[in-house]
Amino acid sequence: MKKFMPADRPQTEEGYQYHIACKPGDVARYVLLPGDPERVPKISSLWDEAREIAFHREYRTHTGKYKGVPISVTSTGIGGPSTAIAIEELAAIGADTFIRVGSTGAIQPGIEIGDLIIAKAAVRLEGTSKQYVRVEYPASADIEVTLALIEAAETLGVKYHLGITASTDSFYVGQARPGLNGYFPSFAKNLIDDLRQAKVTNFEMEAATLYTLANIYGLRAGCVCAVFANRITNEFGKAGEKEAALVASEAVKILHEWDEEKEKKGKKVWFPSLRKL
Ligand SMILES: O=P(O)(O)O[C@H]1O[C@H](CO)[C@@H](O)[C@H]1O
Ligand SMILES: O=c1cc[nH]c(=O)[nH]1
Repeated sequence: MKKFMPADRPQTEEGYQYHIACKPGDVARYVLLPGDPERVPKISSLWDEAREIAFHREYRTHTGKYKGVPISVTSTGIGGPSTAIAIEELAAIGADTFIRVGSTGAIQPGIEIGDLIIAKAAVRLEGTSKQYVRVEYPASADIEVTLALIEAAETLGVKYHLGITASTDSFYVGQARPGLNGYFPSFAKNLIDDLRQAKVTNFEMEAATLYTLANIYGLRAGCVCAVFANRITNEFGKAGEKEAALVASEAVKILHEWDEEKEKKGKKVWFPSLRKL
């Protein structure tokens, strides 16, 4: 049995992290983050090569190459608490760029089942980020990662919307779905309408934690989700998962190119005219 020490950062002598069961060298700097462990092999099957590194609790990790670029995918499980653990432990072993590849429920008109939503920011309706930093702190996506996701979706010809996600701790009442036996408090009744007026596009459960922690730690994060639920028409369908995985993988290839350009030109941030400098 592996021995984990110390109590405030449990890991083995080789650096195996307590929850994700990975050690330094096991993951690439670019890591895709689906919630569902079953999405991990679906994503890595789109790459040139991949191997399973670990599968412990909700955390399943594959590492490989996409178009020659080293890439990993780790499932986060559902919600902020398990997502924060994934980020803490993946960053501790060398990852610095994260793309959530999720599913979501759309609340604006004109967004269809199977469309993608790229989130430029997240409303912090969850609780985990509040255990890290005050509520006024922004859950904003990294601009390079967001731009790379847009570039990837455009290049691949995939339908997407750029929006603001609301990340909740509850799939049912917290996303304005009546609970058991019709439980539906007044604050839930107005939730979708209030968020819609504020141009929020969708609900999911992890982006706010990811973005908040990434900003605090100086990591890069973005998010692309496939629309499974239309909360206006009340339709539900598991479509767009493959497109989201392809867009996220292609975004990693783009980010890798931009990171090389930055390094060559001695710049900290990528910007469109950098190529001409
Ligand atoms: O499909 P994933 O990535 O798990 O994302 C969404 O699906 C789950 C709820 O069904 C939540 O995790 C939500 O954020
Ligand atoms: O409606 C939805 C669909 C997927 N994931 C969510 O969190 N909400």
